[in-house]
Amino acid sequence: MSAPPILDFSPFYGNDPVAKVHLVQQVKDCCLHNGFFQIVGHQVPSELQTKIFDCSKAFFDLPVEEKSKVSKELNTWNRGYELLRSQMLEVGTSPELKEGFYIGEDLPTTHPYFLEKKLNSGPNFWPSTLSPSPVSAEEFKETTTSYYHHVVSLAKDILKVLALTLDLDEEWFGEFVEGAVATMRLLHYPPQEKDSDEKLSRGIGAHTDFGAVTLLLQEEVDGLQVWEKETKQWLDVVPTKGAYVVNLGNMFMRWSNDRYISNLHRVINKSGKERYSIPVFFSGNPDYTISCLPNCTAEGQKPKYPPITVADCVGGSYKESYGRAAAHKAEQEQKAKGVAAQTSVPIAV
Ligand SMILES: O=C(O)CCC(=O)C(=O)O
Ligand SMILES: [Fe+2]
Repeated sequence: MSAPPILDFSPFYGNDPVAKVHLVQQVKDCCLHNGFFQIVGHQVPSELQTKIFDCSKAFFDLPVEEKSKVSKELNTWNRGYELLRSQMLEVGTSPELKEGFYIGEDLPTTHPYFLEKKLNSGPNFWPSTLSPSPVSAEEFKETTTSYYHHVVSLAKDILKVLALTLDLDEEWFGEFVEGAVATMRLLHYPPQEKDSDEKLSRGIGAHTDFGAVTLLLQEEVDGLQVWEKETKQWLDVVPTKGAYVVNLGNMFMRWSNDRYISNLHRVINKSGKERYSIPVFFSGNPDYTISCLPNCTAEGQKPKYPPITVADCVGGSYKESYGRAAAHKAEQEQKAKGVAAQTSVPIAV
């Protein structure tokens, strides 16, 4: 297989049962293979996709002092601006050459998810100006919010198709998607230096995603690569205008008893151009308990994993990743003092 196949999702919205069965089979094959596929024929308006990239560029073009006014360091629920080189997902590489802006469902501080600190829920942080760009602060907020809701809705449709791939009722994930938490990141990857070390330079290091499904929109500049374990190669995911790259996260893999795959991917921007992308991570209802999905164990076999809430499963992955990042930092500090370094392990977002 080459890079994730591009599937036409429109039969999901149409009246042709044969075409829909074909789509379900294609999605199933991808889930079993490496958990990645791309879709066109969805219902996210292309003008909205264009508009959100205009907003994203307008924001990242701001001086760093302006962007830092909405820094995610100013809140504890992961909203707002993340500086260049803040993350390092692949131990043994350099801090990542990307900056981001986090948006989620705009929940008030009185909401139970906020009060109970569920999966970084809470109010969004908005820039007060995008001047000198023609995008107004209000337009930025409206466009990103509208886009977020369209993609969350598409994620729910994809979950309906995933239910069908497992021979379940289309509505099987209904309770799981009700009151779902999802996080969107506007991402900007500046080009890496021409002479930078291939082994060290990353836009985003090799990782797997944490939640149920991720829906990623890339602009025209490439750089995303997906791991192909059979051939031990990184495959380029060449951007297709308007297409979503969809991948399953670690929680879905666990939920399916490892039948479906959450696969490694990374970004290296060797294009010499600015790269923009927008992933939306769909986690689900934090209070929902996932226990091995039907049709995911062999006859007479027990599930590999005990039931767990979405909040504990996705939240646990976050804690683990921060723990490893902290451990790595400590290791670097030790190394600076002359102590030998440990081996490298890819970790997840
Ligand atoms: O920017 C991309 O193409 C990939 C981003 C990604 O993998 C992530 O944010 O988890
Ligand atoms: Fe990812």
